Amino acid sequence: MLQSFKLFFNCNLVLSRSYSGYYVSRVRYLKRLKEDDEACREALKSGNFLLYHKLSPLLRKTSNGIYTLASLKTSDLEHILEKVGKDKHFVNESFLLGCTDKGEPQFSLEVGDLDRSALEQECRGMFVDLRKAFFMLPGPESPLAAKGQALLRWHQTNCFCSATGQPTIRNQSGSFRVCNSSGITYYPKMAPVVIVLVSDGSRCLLARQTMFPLGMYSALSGFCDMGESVEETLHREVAEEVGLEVENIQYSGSQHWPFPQSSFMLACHATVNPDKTQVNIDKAELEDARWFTYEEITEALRKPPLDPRREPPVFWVPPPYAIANQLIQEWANQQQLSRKLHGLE
Ligand SMILES: NC(=O)c1ccc[n+]([C@@H]2O[C@H](COP(=O)([O-])OP(=O)(O)OC[C@H]3O[C@@H](n4cnc5c(N)ncnc54)[C@H](O)[C@@H]3O)[C@@H](O)[C@H]2O)c1
Ligand SMILES: [Mg+2]
Repeated sequence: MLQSFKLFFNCNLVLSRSYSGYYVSRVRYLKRLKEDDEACREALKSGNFLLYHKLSPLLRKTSNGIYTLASLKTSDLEHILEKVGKDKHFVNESFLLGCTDKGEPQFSLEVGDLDRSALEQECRGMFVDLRKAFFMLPGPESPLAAKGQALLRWHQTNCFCSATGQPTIRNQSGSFRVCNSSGITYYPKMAPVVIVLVSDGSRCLLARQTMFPLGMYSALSGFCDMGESVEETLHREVAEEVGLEVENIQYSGSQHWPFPQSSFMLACHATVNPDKTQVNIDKAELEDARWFTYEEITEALRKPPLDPRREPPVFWVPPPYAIANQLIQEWANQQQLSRKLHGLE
């Protein structure tokens, strides 16, 4: 028994060491591609490309009916570009995203100036709005689709220097743009947002904005003001939006969020005094905010992500790719545990 445990332990150690070695070499390779234009140009020759048409990613339906992000090899992409009347050197306009599990470089390319249906036909895929694509793609592909779009959007909206009005020039990987006139270097930006699931011990507080899909409630959120800490933003946003004072802040995780223009979501849990739970909603920000019981939450978590073609149910929570879902899931797990401890389940 002890021996088999040792064997298992040693195997895992070897595996984790080789994995970490692979991870280090992968990130160092990417760092070189980011900084070295010549190395990045070379990598473009054996790249994998995600295509976007006016920021909508190209998806493909597999033989078993699952949608996936379409990834094209350099030679296939060059061939397709030539077929739709574009010079094959257009691949050099791509931006570096990362690399695949096999260590192959990945790029995103905006092809919005080219004929959409001709491209869809040549690529055997379709360009889908990212908000819809999120519902269609398997879990790990959603963040990649989001990153590709975010990088393209940032470059499209940062073509000029805000100090001189002169054009900014990208490096080959797209990790920055520089204004040769002012010397200012611009790096892709995310706006920090705090998202918090507030609990009174037995219920959690969810809210909805008028712009949310019908029936969807989410955790409270808000952009950080200049100079604020995560804790300060969290206290302020909860006070502004629902008039409550929170305590016991616990960090849960983070996520890049491409809407509206690249946010960096910092997710936390917090509690309120169970005797002070009366919400006072800022109607300019929120349409509604309500306390939900454990039973209501577990039922909402069991529902499949909303199918846009179906009637929305009365109450549902954001789907698993949104960090709000993670917070709600964690809260439900913690409630379940404490119910078990108190013999309620
Ligand atoms: N991934 C998730 O699970 C999840 C869940 C909830 C919200 N979000 C995202 O968080 C973002 C912020 O949440 P919110 O709407 O509650 O924020 P919020 O409560 O701060 O209100 C938004 C308003 O803040 C102002 N604002 C201040 N700084 C801004 C900036 N840098 N960019 C844009 N507007 C700014 C604008 O007037 C805007 O209308 C939303 O865009 C939403 O997409 C993500
Ligand atoms: Mg808000």
